[in-house]
Formats: sequence, structure tokens, C-alpha cells
Amino acid sequence: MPQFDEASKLVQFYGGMKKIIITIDGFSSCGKSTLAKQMANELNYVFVDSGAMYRAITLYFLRNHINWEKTEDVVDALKEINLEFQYNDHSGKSDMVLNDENVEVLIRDMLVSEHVSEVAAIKEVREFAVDQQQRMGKRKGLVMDGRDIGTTVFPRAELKIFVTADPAVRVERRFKEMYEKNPSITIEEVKNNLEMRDYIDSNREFSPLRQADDAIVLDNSNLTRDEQLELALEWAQSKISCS
Ligand SMILES: Nc1ncnc2c1ncn2[C@@H]1O[C@H](COP(=O)(O)OP(=O)(O)OP(=O)(O)O)[C@@H](O)[C@H]1O
Ligand SMILES: Nc1ccn([C@@H]2O[C@H](COP(=O)(O)O)[C@@H](O)[C@H]2O)c(=O)n1
Repeated sequence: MPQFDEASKLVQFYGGMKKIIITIDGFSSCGKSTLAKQMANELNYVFVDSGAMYRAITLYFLRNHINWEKTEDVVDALKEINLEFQYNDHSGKSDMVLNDENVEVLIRDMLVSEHVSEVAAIKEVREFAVDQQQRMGKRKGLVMDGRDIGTTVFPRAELKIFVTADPAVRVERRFKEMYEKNPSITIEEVKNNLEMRDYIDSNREFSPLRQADDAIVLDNSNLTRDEQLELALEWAQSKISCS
């Protein structure tokens, strides 16, 4: 009789089940990508960080001095952009590749964070990204996190999670993460950036950040990563078994 470790058992268990789409939305730095990656690993699903796509487009616009207030310039620039995800064995998630260049680290830079919400509010940019995101969901077995995934990208997803956490907790978590890469960063910079992005993302005209009516709210202010995973996997199991 073969012996399986816990992870193989899970893959075996979910491998034979019908695959679903799981959407994870919420405000900045509340742990969406962390949870999405954990769930995708456990379920043997594909994980897509949709924010990385908006960040890569912003990096392209900044580098090429695109005036994103001019629709014509935006439309022309988008024709030159090719976005791909490339699995990274080391991090266990996919890196963002922009026109054949791995930009995973560059897109997390504060300069990109300062402009990404402005760029992501542009209708043509959203149409460009949403079209690609929807194509990634054709075969299901996908966990995608973002701001409009349960509302616009996959409004019929089987499981929608809206993650939330106390704003001070979110700032602290992001500060800790960024400080390790750049010790000159201040907590005020991080706080201002999160507040600005949340404001623009929630108030933009096209596809603003909203909790879908049928989303389950997960407040992880006082939950560890393992605790949030355990809860979310229970919800996923019940959706998978009845789909
Ligand atoms: N339950 C948790 N407890 C403590 N830290 C957490 C928890 N969940 C996530 N984190 C940490 O919080 C930070 C933000 O998490 P993450 O990047 O997943 O958020 P996000 O919602 O995807 O953010 P954004 O949308 O701004 O990219 C990371 O440093 C992550 O490791
Ligand atoms: N579905 C999405 C995902 C992201 N955005 C915008 O991108 C910014 C960066 O996203 P992160 O998840 O990497 O923080 C975010 O602030 C939004 O402006 C989006 O509009 N829709």
C-alpha cells in the first residue's frame, strides 16, 4: 500500500473533484495574495495575482513616458504590451513577465505603487487586463485575487471571498514587508500609499472595488496565515463538493 504525505493526499483528493473558480477581493495589503497562493497550493489550482498585471502596465507606462491622460496614447501603448506569468520554483508562485522581462521585483517598487491605481482606473487598461484574466479562467481550477474579480471578472465564480483587516494592522504588515527590502521606508509613506490606493480603487468610475453580494467576508486582523487558510479551505471544500 503506497504511503502519501498530507499534501499528496490533498492533491489526490481534490484531483478527482470538479474544479471551481475562487475569487479573493479586498483592500490593499489585507492578505489577499497570501491567502490565494496558500489555497492554490493546497487545491493544486492556478494562482493569479491580478494586481501584478496592473503594476506591470504601470511600469511600462512610466518607463516609456506614456501620457495616460490621452486615450489614444494608452491604446497605442497597450498594443506593445505582452504580459505573462512564469512559475518560479523558489517562491512557489508565478512571476510577472513584461515583454519577456521578469519584472516581479520592479513592479513592487514604491514608484509603481504611487501610480498604479491611477492607471488601473482607465477603462481601456481594465478592458485589456480583464479580457486576459477571463481567458485564464476558462478551464477553472483557479484562485485569482484583486479588486474586481468577484464582481466583474468572474461574477459567476463558485466561491467569492472578501478579505478585510483593520487598517492599522494592514499598514503594519506592509511596512514590515517593505522595510526588509528598503530600510529607508517610513510607516507614513506606507500608510499614505495604502489610503490613497484604497480611495482611488473604491471611487473610480469603472469596476470600483466592492464586496460582491454573494461574497463571504474574512476578517483576518487576528488570524494567523494558517488559521485563515483553514477557514477558507472549509468554504472551498463545501463549494467543491456541491458543484
Ligand atoms: N494572517 C496574516 N497575519 C500576518 N501577516 C499576514 C497575514 N496575511 C498576510 N500577511 C502579510 O501581510 C502582507 C500583505 O499581504 P498580501 O501581500 O498577501 O496582501 P494583499 O492583500 O495581496 O496586498 P496588495 O493587494 O496590496 O498587494 C504580507 O507581508 C503578508 O505576508
Ligand atoms: N483586480 C485588480 C487588481 C489590482 N488593481 C489595481 O492594482 C493595484 C495594485 O494591486 P495589488 O494587488 O498589487 O496591490 C491596486 O491598488 C489597484 O489599483 C485593480 O484595479 N484591480
